[in-house]
Amino acid sequence: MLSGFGFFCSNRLFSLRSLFTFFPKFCLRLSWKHRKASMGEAAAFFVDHLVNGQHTNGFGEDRDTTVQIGDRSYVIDGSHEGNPLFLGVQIHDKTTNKWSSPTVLGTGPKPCKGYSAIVLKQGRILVIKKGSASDDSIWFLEVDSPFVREQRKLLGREVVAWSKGVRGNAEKPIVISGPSGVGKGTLITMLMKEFPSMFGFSVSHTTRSPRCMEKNGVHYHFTDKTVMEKEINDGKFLEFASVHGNLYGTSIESVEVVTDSGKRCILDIDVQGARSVKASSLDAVFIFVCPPSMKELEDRLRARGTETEEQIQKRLRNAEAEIKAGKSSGIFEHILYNDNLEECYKNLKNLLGINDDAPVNGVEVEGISLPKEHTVTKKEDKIMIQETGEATKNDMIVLDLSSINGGAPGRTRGIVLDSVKSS
Ligand SMILES: Nc1nc2c(ncn2[C@@H]2O[C@H](COP(=O)(O)OP(=O)(O)O)[C@@H](O)[C@H]2O)c(=O)[nH]1
Ligand SMILES: Nc1ncnc2c1ncn2[C@@H]1O[C@H](COP(=O)(O)OP(=O)(O)O)[C@@H](O)[C@H]1O
Repeated sequence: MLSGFGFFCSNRLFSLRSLFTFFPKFCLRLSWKHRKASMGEAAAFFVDHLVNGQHTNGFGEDRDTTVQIGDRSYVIDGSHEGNPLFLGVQIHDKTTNKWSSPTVLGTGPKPCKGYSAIVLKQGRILVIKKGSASDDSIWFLEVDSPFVREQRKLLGREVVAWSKGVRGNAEKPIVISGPSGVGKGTLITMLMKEFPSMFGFSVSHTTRSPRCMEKNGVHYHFTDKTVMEKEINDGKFLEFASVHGNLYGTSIESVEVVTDSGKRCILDIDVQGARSVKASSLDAVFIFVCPPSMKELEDRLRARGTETEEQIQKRLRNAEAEIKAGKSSGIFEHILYNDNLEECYKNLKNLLGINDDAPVNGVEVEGISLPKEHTVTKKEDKIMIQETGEATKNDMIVLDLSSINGGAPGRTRGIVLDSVKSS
């Protein structure tokens, strides 16, 4: 981990972490940015002192990769868990003079040659990348958001979370629960078939064996218990539960993948999972699907022919409790009865606000293209990105963050972009 936060200079590895440990004051005022030009790929540092969330200095500078909030410095650089494809995060606590490596949730930005890091309200740090693709230029590192606080409590250790910045708004994810064999999968398939650009399925992980028609990565990520338990412990899952004797879970990444494609995310999860999501900061629509009768549920399960008799019996036993919880727990704001399939599907579309005359489109995920060379300044909720360089027109891009919503897990929405042409 150390090497991820160091850089090579004159064939020697300098570790920023050890510099901080031995010379904390010196390091907070240390600027390495001018060295970068001669140093190849490793990112350079411009370390500056930010007090109580206020950015007091350093804007317009080349590569701000450390921000200070209260007594803590967040160093955003290097690689994540030895993976050079993702930016790493380290925390330095001034009061104890100790470093820690937090658990980093969500898929973070890929490293690039320069970043600006800006402290925002609500426990977020805005990270603006230089010279990156439009779908990878604006990121939020949540260090004390509600999601981070909740995950910190759950995992019992230091946590930070990445959330990509996206223009435009997205509709809430949809959680669909109901007993095995009620028709959840059938209804979801119908919805995705009719509106392929609008809905995307969150592919869960499971330790159960694949059925003959099921494809890994499409219906589920089939995995084994030890691997999944480790990933749960690493904070990779938004929720998980033991259902019918197997482990099932929704990874943060599976929700991000759907959101990134501009689609509304559908989660087919059990009541325990729905309860976890309800208690989390993910704002979703909760739907419970009921069978017309237990006899009909049993017939459907048998007709599907995917389970052994023993498994069918287990699913039927669990169904009673699930239906009771689904109807009475207060988790689900919508209860659908799947008697006649077409009718149930129509009701599902109605409650999702899809009616025959309304146009149905996917949510366009708009990237944010930034000039390759720029400086960054902040004024209240506005971030000014000024193009620099002699051969350019020096236009300015203004990011208005006053209406941002969402965040980790998933994406931060609602960035309003303005372009100011230089006269
Ligand atoms: N909590 C949770 N439950 C899940 C997840 N994925 C699937 N499930 C639930 O696990 C149960 C069993 O799913 P499955 O083995 O596919 O059987 P089926 O419901 O009979 O098709 C169902 O209630 C699913 O909704 C998940 O990621 N999290
Ligand atoms: N309204 C319905 N009437 C009759 N059969 C149905 C209906 N809805 C679904 N089915 C059938 O019931 C079986 C179970 O449905 P499925 O979608 O796999 O349930 P789940 O995903 O809830 O376990 C499937 O064979 C499906 O074709």
